[in-house]
Amino acid sequence: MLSARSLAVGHGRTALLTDVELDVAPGEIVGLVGPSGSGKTSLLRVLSGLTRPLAGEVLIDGTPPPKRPQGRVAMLFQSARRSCDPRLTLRQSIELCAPKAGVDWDALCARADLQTALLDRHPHQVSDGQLQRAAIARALAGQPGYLLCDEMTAALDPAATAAVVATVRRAAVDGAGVLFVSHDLPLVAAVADRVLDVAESSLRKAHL
Ligand SMILES: Nc1ncnc2c1ncn2[C@@H]1O[C@H](COP(=O)(O)OP(=O)(O)OP(=O)(O)O)[C@@H](O)[C@H]1O
Repeated sequence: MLSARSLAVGHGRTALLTDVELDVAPGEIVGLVGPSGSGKTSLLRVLSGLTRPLAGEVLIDGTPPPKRPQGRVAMLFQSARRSCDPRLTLRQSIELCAPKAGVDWDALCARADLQTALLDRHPHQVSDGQLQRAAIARALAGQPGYLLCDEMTAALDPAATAAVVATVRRAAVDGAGVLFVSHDLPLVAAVADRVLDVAESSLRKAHL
């Protein structure tokens, strides 16, 4: 279980969210909605260990994660292009996050719905949807327990969105807990098992 307890999230002295209580269970997809600038990305960054909370704690199965919990909590961003090194092929990017034992490329690409023929291309040689699926493959290669998805379909057309959502659903069926942030409320309602709203300082159940 990925949990936030009495979490305060913000920048400098400015708190965006306070008293956040949150639980994401393995295999569960939790939607997270709220106005632009309310702190959703900032919360995800704290949950992933990229930034520190102003107060409170993040727990995995009841204990604080190690200092670099990225292996257990992977973050997926709106722009896969900005999160991929343009100098590396997709295969090289994925290998950086893979366990030393190596990668079962066929199995990984099947899970991420990524054509193996694309692995030796560079980011500029694939579409946004293909690159987002490569980013998912890179995240899954690290065998994370939790996926934090930040507007990951915002730049995609409906077909690419459906493909990406299917991979996220498969990851949840395989046991990953997912926190899915989007401004697309119908999409969140369709994808998530339950939806939380950051419109108030503490997260509360959203009625979509
Ligand atoms: N590193 C930073 N330093 C200072 N302020 C920041 C930093 N990152 C974000 N902010 C500010 O924190 C607020 C919340 O930003 P955040 O990206 O978390 O919101 P959001 O809910 O994800 O918004 P959106 O839905 O538009 O993506 C914004 O006012 C933003 O300008």
